[in-house]
Amino acid sequence: MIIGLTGGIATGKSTVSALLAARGALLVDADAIAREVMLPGHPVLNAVVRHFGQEILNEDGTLHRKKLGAIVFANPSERKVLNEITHPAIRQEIIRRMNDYEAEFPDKLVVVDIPLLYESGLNNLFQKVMVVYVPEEVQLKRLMQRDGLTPEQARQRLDAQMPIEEKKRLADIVVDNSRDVADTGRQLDELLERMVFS
Ligand SMILES: CC(C)(COP(=O)(O)OP(=O)(O)OC[C@H]1O[C@@H](n2cnc3c(N)ncnc32)[C@H](O)[C@@H]1O)[C@@H](O)C(=O)NCCC(=O)NCCS
Ligand SMILES: Nc1ncnc2c1ncn2[C@@H]1O[C@H](COP(=O)(O)OP(=O)(O)OP(=O)(O)O)[C@@H](O)[C@H]1O
Repeated sequence: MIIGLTGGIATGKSTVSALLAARGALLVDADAIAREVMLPGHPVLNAVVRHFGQEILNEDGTLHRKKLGAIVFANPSERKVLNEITHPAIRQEIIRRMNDYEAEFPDKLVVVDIPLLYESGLNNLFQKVMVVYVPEEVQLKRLMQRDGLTPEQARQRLDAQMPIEEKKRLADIVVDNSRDVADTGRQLDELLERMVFS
């Protein structure tokens, strides 16, 4: 059993992933893979530096994430270039890890957390996709709070993704994370009981 997990930025994918892991699921985390390919020495980071220049690096050669974020979230064509450089390697590693888990643990639920699952057309990899939903005003509030962003910066990041209402419409399973975490946990318990993932 493999499901895709997505949502908008800061709607609670990591929170739901942790709740599912606590209930026995195995996780593949696309954001973690995206960070791995940006480590010093990785060919993907080298290609990113060739395009964006040395100024997106810290002195120790690590990626200055804030600087690159400021460029790509303000500029759709630069974001497209970054996606074209990074996404093939991220996609390949996601598929490798989910296939490995499935082969090694055929009875376990494997949850693959991909923020840009629909935007990148990766929904075809999964029989079922779960969307973690909160209304947009809650999403903006949590995003500004967590990352210390201004309303304008938070709005830019939201505008770089498919609207959460559209993802909700496309979803096979919707988890509403707008109340407290305990409430979200109860929704997951109910879904697991009804075996909706299989
Ligand atoms: C631009 C970068 C350096 C900014 O780093 P930062 O630490 O500020 O953010 P972080 O990586 O934690 O991402 C936070 C969230 O932003 C959103 N996001 C990130 N990259 C993108 C993108 N290219 N397009 C739209 N949304 C994005 C996702 O919802 C993600 O969960 C980083 O996000 C990056 O390397 N992005 C390219 C790879 C990518 O697309 N990752 C997301 C999907 S796997
Ligand atoms: N049910 C909830 N009630 C209140 N706050 C919450 C709830 N769920 C998550 N949060 C908070 O909202 C913020 C976003 O949650 P989380 O980091 O899980 O989102 P995400 O979708 O994984 O984000 P990203 O797209 O950036 O990876 C965090 O600060 C988290 O602590």
